[in-house]
Amino acid sequence: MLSLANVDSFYGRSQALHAMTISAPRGAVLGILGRNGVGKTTLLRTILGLTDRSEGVIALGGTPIEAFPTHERARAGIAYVPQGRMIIPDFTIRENILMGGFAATGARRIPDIVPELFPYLMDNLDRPGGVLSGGQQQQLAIARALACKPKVLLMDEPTEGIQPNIVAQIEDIIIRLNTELGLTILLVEQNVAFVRRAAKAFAMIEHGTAVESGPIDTLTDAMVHKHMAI
Ligand SMILES: Nc1ncnc2c1ncn2[C@@H]1O[C@H](COP(=O)(O)OP(=O)(O)OP(=O)(O)O)[C@@H](O)[C@H]1O
Repeated sequence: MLSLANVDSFYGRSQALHAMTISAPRGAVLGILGRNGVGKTTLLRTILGLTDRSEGVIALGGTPIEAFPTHERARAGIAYVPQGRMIIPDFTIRENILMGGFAATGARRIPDIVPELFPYLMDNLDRPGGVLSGGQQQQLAIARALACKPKVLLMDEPTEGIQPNIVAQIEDIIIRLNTELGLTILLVEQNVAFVRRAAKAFAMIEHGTAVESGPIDTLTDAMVHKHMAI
């Protein structure tokens, strides 16, 4: 469904991805693992065309998209839930959500799934995004991504910095997005236990390349220790 073949990616002259080759099957969660600074965020940004330059093939449903500008990649069905959530604090919850759809498709409607998944957001549409807790802002970032009507969600550390008692709710929503809405999800996560629960496949990243990958049941503790221990 979404695949990268031999993708190099650059910030200026600095190369951050080296021959990155990964594949997320349609309707599956692909867990992206690795230490800080190995290129996981850069991988997601490269899929969206947000680094300075990339080479290699990026394909969505068999169609090469690497020549598309970012807004066309969004229109083709790729949405982003960035690290740190990037909510606009002075915009209302409604405006933050609609911004996602407007950017991708011009839609000015809150998607039907949002009230079901995020009743709190629907009850507080006119409040500013900035008053929300970390967990609620993560919900808002997901709702904003859903407004793009995506086929694929790129999620960068969605449980990072969220109160431990709320993490399970966010995890549950991510699993529902996959199992109930059938979304393909690239999930960058440090929480290996959650990745084991949610993902069908994994890719372990070191130095901007995938050094291990396969079905999730082939992810061993030894791999986790080797590539993720500090
Ligand atoms: N805007 C940028 N300009 C130049 N170099 C960058 C930029 N963003 C990231 N890098 C470099 O690219 C490499 C990969 O960083 P990246 O943020 O993708 O890693 P990461 O695995 O997502 O780490 P983290 O878990 O800390 O977010 C690092 O060496 C980083 O310094």
